[in-house]
Amino acid sequence: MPDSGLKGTVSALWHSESVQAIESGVPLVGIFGGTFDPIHNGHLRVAEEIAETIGLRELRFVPAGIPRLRHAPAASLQHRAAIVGLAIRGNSRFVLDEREVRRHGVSYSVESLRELRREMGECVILCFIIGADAFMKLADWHSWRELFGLCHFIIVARPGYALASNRYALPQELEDECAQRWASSADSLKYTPSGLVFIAPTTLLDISATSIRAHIAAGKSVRYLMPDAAIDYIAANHLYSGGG
Ligand SMILES: Nc1ncnc2c1ncn2[C@@H]1O[C@H](COP(=O)(O)OP(=O)(O)OP(=O)(O)O)[C@@H](O)[C@H]1O
Ligand SMILES: O=C(O)c1ccc[n+]([C@@H]2O[C@H](COP(=O)([O-])O)[C@@H](O)[C@H]2O)c1
Repeated sequence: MPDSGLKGTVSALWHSESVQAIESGVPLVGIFGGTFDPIHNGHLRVAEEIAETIGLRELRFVPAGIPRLRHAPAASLQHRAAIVGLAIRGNSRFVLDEREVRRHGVSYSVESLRELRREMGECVILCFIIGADAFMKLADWHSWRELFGLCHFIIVARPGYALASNRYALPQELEDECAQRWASSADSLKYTPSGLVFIAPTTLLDISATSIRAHIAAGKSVRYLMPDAAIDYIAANHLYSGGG
C-alpha cells in the first residue's frame, strides 16, 4: 500500500476506473527524456536498474529534438536518435521514441506526455526518469505543474547533486509542489497513474555527455563509457571530434 503520508494525495488522484485497472495489473511505462548528446552508460545503467526496481513493462528513450534551457547540441537530432537506437539494441524493454525528433520546434516534455497519455489511456502508470540536476530546474519547464497530472517523477542521483540525501534543497515553489507527493517506496507508484515523486536508489556513475564529447575531441578513448556500437557510429560519422 502507499505510505500513510501519501494517502491524501493518492486518494485525490485515484478514480474508480484506475483502481480497477491497477488491480488487474496495469503496466508501468518509463519515459527517459534527454538531449542524449550522446547517450552513455550513465543513462543506460540507471535505466536498467529502474526498469528492474519498479517493474517497468517498457522504457521509452525520448531524445529531445530542440532541447530547452541549455545550449544547442553538438550532434544533429537525427544522429543523436540513431546513437540511442544503437545503444539500446538488444534490450527487449528499451524502446526508441522519436516523437520529439519528428516534432517541429522546441521540445516540451508536457506535449510528449500529453500525447503518450492520449495514446496509452488514463490508467497506464507513466514514470518520467530524471536526474537530480534536471529535476532541480523543473519549475522552469513549460507548464510544469501540469506534469504531475501526467506522470510520476523518478529522480536519480548524480555525483555532485545532493538531492537524493536532502530533498529540501529544492527551490521553494518546487519543494511546496512536491510536499505531499514524496513516495518512500517503488511500490507506492503502482497505486496511481501519476502525481508522485520517488528518489530511486541507483548506482552513482560519474559519466556525462560533456565529458564524453571532451574525450572524443581530445582523441581519447570512450570505451566502456558507452556501448561499442554507439562509439563505432560516432567514429564513422566523425561526430564530436571538433570539440563541444
Ligand atoms: N550519469 C548519470 N547518472 C544519472 N542520471 C544521468 C546521468 N547522466 C545524465 N543523467 C540524466 O539523464 C537525463 C538526460 O541527460 P543528458 O542527455 O542531458 O546527459 P548529460 O550527461 O547530463 O549531458 P550534458 O553533459 O551534455 O549536460 C537528465 O535527466 C540527466 O540528469
Ligand atoms: O518541457 C520543458 O520545458 C523542458 C525543459 C528542460 C528540459 N526538459 C526535458 O528534460 C529532459 C532532460 O533534459 P536535459 O537538458 O537534461 O537533457 C529532456 O527530455 C528535456 O526535453 C523539458
